[in-house]
Amino acid sequence: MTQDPWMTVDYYEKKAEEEQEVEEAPPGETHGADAKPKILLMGPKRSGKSSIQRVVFQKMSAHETMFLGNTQSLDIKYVANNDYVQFQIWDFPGDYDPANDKLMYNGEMVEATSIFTGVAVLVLIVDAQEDPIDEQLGGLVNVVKNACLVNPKLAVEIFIHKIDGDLYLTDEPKEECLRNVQSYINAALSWSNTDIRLRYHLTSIYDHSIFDGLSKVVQLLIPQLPTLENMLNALISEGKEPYDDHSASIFRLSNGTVLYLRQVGSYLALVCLMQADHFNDKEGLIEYNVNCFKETLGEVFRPLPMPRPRRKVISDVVARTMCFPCVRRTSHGCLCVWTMFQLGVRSVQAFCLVRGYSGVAAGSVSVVVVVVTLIVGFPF
Ligand SMILES: Nc1nc2c(ncn2[C@@H]2O[C@H](COP(=O)(O)OP(=O)(O)OP(=O)(O)O)[C@@H](O)[C@H]2O)c(=O)[nH]1
Repeated sequence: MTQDPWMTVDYYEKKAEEEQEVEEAPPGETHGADAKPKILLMGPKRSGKSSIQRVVFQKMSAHETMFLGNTQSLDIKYVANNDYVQFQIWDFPGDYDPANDKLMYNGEMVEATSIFTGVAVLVLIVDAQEDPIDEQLGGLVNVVKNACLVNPKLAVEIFIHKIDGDLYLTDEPKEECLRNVQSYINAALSWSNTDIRLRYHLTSIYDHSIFDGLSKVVQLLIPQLPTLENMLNALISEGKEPYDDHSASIFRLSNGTVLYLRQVGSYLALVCLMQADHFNDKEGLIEYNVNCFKETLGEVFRPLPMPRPRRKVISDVVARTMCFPCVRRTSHGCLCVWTMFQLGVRSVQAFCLVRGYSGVAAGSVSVVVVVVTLIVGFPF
């Protein structure tokens, strides 16, 4: 029996709905004074706008996006994962042109001017796998011009998207693509006196780059961000180390147990699960036991001194060392150079100037050097 391909599409779309963490935006709350800040996703058809939204905010796997259909009308979703950062994502139909196209949402007409007002970031998606890439950019530049007429303070982020696959295996083609897009858009916008905030990101849903890019976009919607950064910097600069030997975390779980985490090394934590009765009022005892554990742990991992039998050292050195004496006659006498190779590792040279050349002198110094090497061991 052959499988109906539309069944597959339905299956994935239904699954995506089930996994949805974001909410459908309620009608009437999408714009206006109290509306949440907006992320506007615009770009050519099939450039990946809906995929980005689904992968980042709805936990859809990148491969499942292959079954997404075309976006026919405006799709608005609310993202409210916590009390502090809440925003809406507007996913536009492909090739939407605010100057000429009509846009509907929930049966109501959306005025083109209302799209760009308020706190908003315009994210333009460029399909990096579409050749030639320039053909998409004319339309995007027009969108930027229209948007900036309505809201000259609008932040514009360009996602050079689908920067993956055989075309972009190395950094060189990625950088070349970025340069082409940048030079085209900068040249096309050079007429404008407005202070457009343009940033470029290379993104793909098949790696972390799309999360990096959208995270930078979301940060633009948080006016408190500089204050938060200052607070965090102040917290860290209070002490040299954010954690010390006494750092611990205690979680009282609802099943009557306590989860106790304690630092025992730079990258190592001791995690204990204990009955709350055993934990209460016994912090001194627990502290003592943890310290004993830490000390013993140190003992267990302390490197043991290596026993080195002298005979073994000597035979090793002999096996690995080759000594090449080389004699040069100079005006002051005779320069003897002993080059000792520790095979495959390093070489060391010993120099000795012997007054008045004498084969016996050179030979005896040579013997001394070899004997010293054997007794003391090779110096490296
Ligand atoms: N290789 C690759 N393909 C992607 C990437 N992102 C999206 N795609 C694919 O691009 C195709 C179109 O994705 P959509 O998200 O439907 O594109 P769209 O821009 O919303 O399309 P319209 O609704 O027609 O405007 C799908 O087959 C996705 O799997 C990406 O980063 N890399």
